[in-house]
Amino acid sequence: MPTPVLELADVTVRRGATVLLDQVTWVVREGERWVVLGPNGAGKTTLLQIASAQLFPSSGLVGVLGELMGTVDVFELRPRIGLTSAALADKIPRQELVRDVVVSAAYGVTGRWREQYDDLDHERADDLLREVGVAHLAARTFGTLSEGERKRVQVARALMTDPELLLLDEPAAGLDLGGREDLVSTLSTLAHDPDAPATVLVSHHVEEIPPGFTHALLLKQGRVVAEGPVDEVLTEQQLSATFGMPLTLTHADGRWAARRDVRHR
Ligand SMILES: Nc1ncnc2c1ncn2[C@@H]1O[C@H](COP(=O)(O)OP(=O)(O)OP(=O)(O)O)[C@@H](O)[C@H]1O
Repeated sequence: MPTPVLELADVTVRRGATVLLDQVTWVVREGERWVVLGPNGAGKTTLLQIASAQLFPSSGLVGVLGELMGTVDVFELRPRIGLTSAALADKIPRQELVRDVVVSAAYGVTGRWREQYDDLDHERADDLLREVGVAHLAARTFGTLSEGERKRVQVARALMTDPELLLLDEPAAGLDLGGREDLVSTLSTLAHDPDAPATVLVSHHVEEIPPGFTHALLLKQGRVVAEGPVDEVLTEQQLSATFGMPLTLTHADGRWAARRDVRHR
């Protein structure tokens, strides 16, 4: 069986009387591509904060890339993890050149300052921008890009350090239909690349699951409703339980779609 890159055992996160994550047990292994689905407030971002070594649980054990959280220097661990999130995107200066947005990830900074980058870093940044389909934007400033273009630049940035674990928090949020489809196709290409890192994608929508994703975790009110191979987890019954309404679910040409089941209205 492939090596685990992320292991959560009975992980609970509390803030005062509120339970954000409730005894979550989950293992992600090398080569796997996971989607984490759940309604607003389910705890998805909290789960990614744990997975990216940004947050310690109130109780339970977390293993990231073979290291037990609490016994390891998180500043050594974080560069081995690629992360995209709205919070990180907000930190990218709008006047920054796209190529520099990507290359500066190698140094763990946002905003090019006084770092010296070598030619190899620039070549790698250009390769990654090509991989996500925005090579032609390398010399533009980040602030001039469309939301969809920005999302793809963020994926390239997250891949710059050659991470062993890639975490994408709602990368399709705010995209129009074309932007979403472009991103889904980029992520699908990545999912099929055997050299790509183990990936976890957080989303609200089954329509955003890229073909090639292998596993799913359904989260509701901080609890795991179901987790495992995507075909076993994504059933009408389990999705309806997760989102708290009767849903019909279709799967065609590798893509999923869900809508309210009108027969139950
Ligand atoms: N410091 C805090 N104190 C109390 N409750 C909190 C705190 N931080 C987060 N929460 C709550 O924890 C729950 C889970 O938040 P989280 O951001 O992980 O959910 P999410 O699934 O990512 O939601 P969304 O889909 O809306 O982004 C939410 O109900 C949120 O209001």
